[in-house]
Amino acid sequence: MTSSEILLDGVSLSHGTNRVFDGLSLRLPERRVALIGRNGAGKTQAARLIAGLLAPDSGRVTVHGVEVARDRRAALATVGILFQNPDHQIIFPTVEEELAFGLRNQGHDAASTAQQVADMLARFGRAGWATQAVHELSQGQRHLVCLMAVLLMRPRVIVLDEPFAGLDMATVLRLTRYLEAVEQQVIHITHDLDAVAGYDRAIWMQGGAVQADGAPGTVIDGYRTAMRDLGGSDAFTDL
Ligand SMILES: Nc1ncnc2c1ncn2[C@@H]1O[C@H](COP(=O)(O)OP(=O)(O)OP(=O)(O)O)[C@@H](O)[C@H]1O
Repeated sequence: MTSSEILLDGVSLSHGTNRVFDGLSLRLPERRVALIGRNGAGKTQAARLIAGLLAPDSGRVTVHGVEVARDRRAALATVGILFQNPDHQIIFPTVEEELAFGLRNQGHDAASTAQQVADMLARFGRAGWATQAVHELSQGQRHLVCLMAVLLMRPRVIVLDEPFAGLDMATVLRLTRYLEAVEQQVIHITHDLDAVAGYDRAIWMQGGAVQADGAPGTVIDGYRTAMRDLGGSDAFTDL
């Protein structure tokens, strides 16, 4: 049976002299996992490891049985990632071309691809966007295009790095409902603590390590308290 877990096993990672992880281990079998923590805590680097976009210096990362940094073809079918910045993701001039690209790569024919793209646009009330030039959309709208592209690929795991940044409230609510309904495992990095309060598990990262891990209610409460204490202090040394 194929494993349906994400495993980080003794992962170390440095960028030059900057040690990001030093033997980080995590086992994530839950369907909805939130990664929270302060700026620079290591959330995005963890996301990139899980997506196989970065290889650890030592240790192993496997996602549903796939060693994602080594087996890139299997990794692409296994993990979809939504980047913090949509402009790191978008390649094509129009929305429909952007959304069609991954499906065509997966072997869907032109008619099936066009239908799936049209259905996805309609689901988010954006049917009119098909021939829209991507560069004429706002940043939040481009973010939504990227999310639709990831959802269309139907990977087994979806990694979301601040997916709601810059989106208006109605769109956020619609996305939240949609994400609640998807069957995939979701790893959600966010500073919007309310968005992940109902998740199965929350992990608070700090300095490349796990500061707290467990039920979101408890972990988020602890994080909020610590952040209020830090924010209320005038000492900038720990910011
Ligand atoms: N290309 C890079 N070169 C050197 N250091 C890097 C690089 N990318 C990230 N880092 C370092 O890795 C650490 C973790 O960064 P990461 O982007 O994962 O933080 P984060 O928790 O996602 O923060 P944020 O909430 O601000 O997005 C930081 O100390 C950062 O300086």
